Amino acid sequence: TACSSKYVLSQMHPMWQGPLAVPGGDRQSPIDIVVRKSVFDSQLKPLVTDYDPDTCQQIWNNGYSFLVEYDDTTDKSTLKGGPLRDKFRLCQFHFHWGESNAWGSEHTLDRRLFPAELHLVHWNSDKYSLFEEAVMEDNGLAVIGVFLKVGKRHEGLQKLVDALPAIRHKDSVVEFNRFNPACLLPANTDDYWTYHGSLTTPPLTESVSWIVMKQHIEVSHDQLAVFRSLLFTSAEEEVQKSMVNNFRVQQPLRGRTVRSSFT
Ligand SMILES: CC[C@H](C)CCC(=O)Nc1ccc(S(N)(=O)=O)cc1
Ligand SMILES: [Zn+2]
Repeated sequence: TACSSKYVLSQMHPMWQGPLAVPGGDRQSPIDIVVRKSVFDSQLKPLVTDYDPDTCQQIWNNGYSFLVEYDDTTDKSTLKGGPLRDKFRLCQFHFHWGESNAWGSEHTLDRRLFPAELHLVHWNSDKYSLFEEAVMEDNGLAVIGVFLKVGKRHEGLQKLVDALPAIRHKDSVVEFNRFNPACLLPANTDDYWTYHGSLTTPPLTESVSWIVMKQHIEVSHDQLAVFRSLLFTSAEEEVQKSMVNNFRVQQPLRGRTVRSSFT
């Protein structure tokens, strides 16, 4: 699919911090969301997601995270509403996590770190015809961020967890069908923060309307442990490196306002 292109990696940064500063980058992500400084905006609407599980295609290890990819050649799995004026097409979702439950998320809430964070990546199909086009445009993308906490087992996630051993190494792919990512959203999707930011890995393009959910989801310790059993390295490489700590550090706010959909 259009969004299946690999992350553009600069060889200089094996670590997943990516370049600390992007030349002229004044809307980089992730950020720390200072809750009391967010501004309530009554114009913000509830999110409207309409995901078709039949558009789920494959799950693969891209050497940074694992991606579940959707067929984004038609408007079958879409996101609209929230802060968005246009309709956005789901192209993939992935996660970021730590080597321990003490950290792993990319965004933070008043400096609070979560063990992991889910990103559902969408592109503006009203304005563009390809993900690759949208990724270079102001507000070409919309990414929903959901914090994960360790607690009870997430039944919907288990199907995904069971597929991970088959994609342990970088560049491994397996067919993955009939997964509805709506099951990974929290019960309440009306309460969120939103701000203009960027991709959190290279090419770090400043084309993202971020929508960060206030309510987290819970996954079990064992489910998160399977994420950590993935490898950054391909089967050929001698030294195997565990896929952990694949998050970028928080970036300067640079005067941006974070709006909230709730008081
Ligand atoms: C021209 C295509 C270009 C290589 C981009 C490929 C891609 O999809 N990158 C991507 C997507 C989402 C995030 S995040 N972590 O949600 O901000 C980070 C990077
Ligand atoms: Zn991400």
